[in-house]
Amino acid sequence: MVDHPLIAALPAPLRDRVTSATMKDGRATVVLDVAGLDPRQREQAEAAVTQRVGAAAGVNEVRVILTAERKARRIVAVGSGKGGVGKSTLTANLAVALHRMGHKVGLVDADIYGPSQPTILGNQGVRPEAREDKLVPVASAVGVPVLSMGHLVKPGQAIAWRGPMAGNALSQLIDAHWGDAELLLVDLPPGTGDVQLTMLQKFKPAGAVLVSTPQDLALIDAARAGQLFDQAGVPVIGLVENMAGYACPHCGEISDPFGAGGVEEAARRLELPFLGRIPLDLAIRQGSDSGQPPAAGDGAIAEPFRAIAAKLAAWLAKTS
Ligand SMILES: Nc1ncnc2c1ncn2[C@@H]1O[C@H](COP(=O)(O)OP(=O)(O)OP(=O)(O)O)[C@@H](O)[C@H]1O
Repeated sequence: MVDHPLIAALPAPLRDRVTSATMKDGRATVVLDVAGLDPRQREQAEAAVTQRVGAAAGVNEVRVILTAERKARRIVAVGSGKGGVGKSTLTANLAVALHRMGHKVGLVDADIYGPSQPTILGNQGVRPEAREDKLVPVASAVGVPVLSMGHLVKPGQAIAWRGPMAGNALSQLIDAHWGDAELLLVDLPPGTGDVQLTMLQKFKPAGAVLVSTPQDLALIDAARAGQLFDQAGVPVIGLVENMAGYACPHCGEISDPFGAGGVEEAARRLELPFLGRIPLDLAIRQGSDSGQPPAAGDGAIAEPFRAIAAKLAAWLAKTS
């Protein structure tokens, strides 16, 4: 951080962005890092520096130089072969876990036919603003900004998108004012249709995470979804098994309503990494229904999400 009397009058968030401040013959030169600010915020920041520094003793002229050294933003898609396997739950909790690990992450709910992220992240009913023809993501109490079709249509309103329209809707969610987010997690619609293809072709995610239950049918569908990513040249980062091992809330006995270990086995067969297993736990459903994703808490139920998030972060670091 730069410490110079010239910038003493700036508000702290702006002062933190100053990377150099010099003064010569009454002329102040201030270099400002505006990474992550949208055009309007940049203008405001520049105007504030010009005015406040210009008011300092002995300053006749102010030059403000704007720089932005932001790292390129990467996209990770979370997909599943079929619906209801917990893809949205996993995406939200991974985003929260990554945020808590210090990553700058945003969440796109591309499940435009059945958007559930506003419910999971507890910001349903909030309308995103638009600025310069682009949407501004909606903040959430768990620190992850999110954009979802659920924020744009009335709750319960049926959406009957046709292919191209769906693709456009998705583009608006991704091509938004994501500020300093370095990673976008995209909750894809289930299956292997047009929307998924548009997404993969147009936005070229760095990689994809596939989620499945241990059931045979879900596994076969997951394998099909894997082929979709393969065709599009998007590497599959790994497979996640959800709803494995049910701990009875009364006696604590673990049972496996959908079987267990099947996804790990399938990952081995498909020669894909296995990222981890999330148990079937009532607390996960209750948390998701009430806008409190379990990864935001410190209970044991946050742990499997954290462990998978750590593997995802390691993959991203390795491939950056
Ligand atoms: N591990 C889990 N334990 C208990 N409930 C879970 C678990 N994972 C998901 N659920 C619950 O299962 C339901 C379906 O999950 P979710 O909406 O995440 O699935 P999905 O694959 O995104 O479905 P869709 O694609 O149809 O939206 C939700 O009610 C969710 O709370």
